[in-house]
Amino acid sequence: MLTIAMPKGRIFEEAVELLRQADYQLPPEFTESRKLVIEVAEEQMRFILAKPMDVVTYVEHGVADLGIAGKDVLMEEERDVYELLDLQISRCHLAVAGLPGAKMNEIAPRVATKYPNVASTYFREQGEQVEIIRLNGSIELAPLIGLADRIVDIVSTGRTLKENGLVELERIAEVTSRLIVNPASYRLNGGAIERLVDRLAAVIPER
Ligand SMILES: Nc1ncnc2c1ncn2[C@@H]1O[C@H](COP(=O)(O)OP(=O)(O)OP(=O)(O)O)[C@@H](O)[C@H]1O
Ligand SMILES: O=P(O)(O)OC[C@H]1O[C@H](OP(=O)(O)OP(=O)(O)O)[C@H](O)[C@@H]1O
Repeated sequence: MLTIAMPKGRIFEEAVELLRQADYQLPPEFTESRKLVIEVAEEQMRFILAKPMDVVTYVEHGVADLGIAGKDVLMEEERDVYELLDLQISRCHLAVAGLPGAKMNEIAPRVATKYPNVASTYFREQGEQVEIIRLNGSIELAPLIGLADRIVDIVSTGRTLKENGLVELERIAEVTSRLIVNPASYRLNGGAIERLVDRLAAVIPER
């Protein structure tokens, strides 16, 4: 039996749809219940429903063989997991944004983000020294109320930036969700995992 860590939240429905397209018979309780562990005996699969940022932790520790995680999370967490497949779902990108025309504070530039590692690597590579302020959400608030000069955050439609009077300044990375695996599980269950990869690969939308 394979254990798969699924991210609750916006990736979940698209991931379930992809599994169903690949002809996995997932019961209605999958999308309707509050259960966090769902076993699908007919498919020899067990799903655990986790916070998106925690999926990599379950997979790295081997309590889940596989998981689905956004590239943003994989870049931020840099855990010991393999990326098997780009599922091409939950497409968005990571970007630097700020108020139009607002310059970085020259003495103490500050960047607010939910992705401190991604942000500090990015600004270091640009040769800019900045203070990173970690927030857990509503990142767009930070420049509006003077907490930070810039933000590093996910942009999808661009609506959140627009409605808050912010502009995208630099694009950092493209983001889609990926199928990840625990390296030891992969060695142990290679056959079953490859079959799952093949079935998913066959239904992944073309870019
Ligand atoms: N606006 C968006 N459009 C498309 N995909 C997004 C968007 N925002 C985030 N994502 C992708 O979906 C993943 C999960 O996002 P989601 O908003 O469900 O959870 P979260 O708010 O990051 O987590 P938490 O529940 O811990 O606050 C992200 O890691 C990213 O890959
Ligand atoms: O470009 P858009 O389509 O507007 O999407 C981008 C927004 O979506 C995410 O926020 P989320 O809805 O997860 O809320 P959060 O602020 O709690 O992270 C992200 O952090 C942006 O704020």
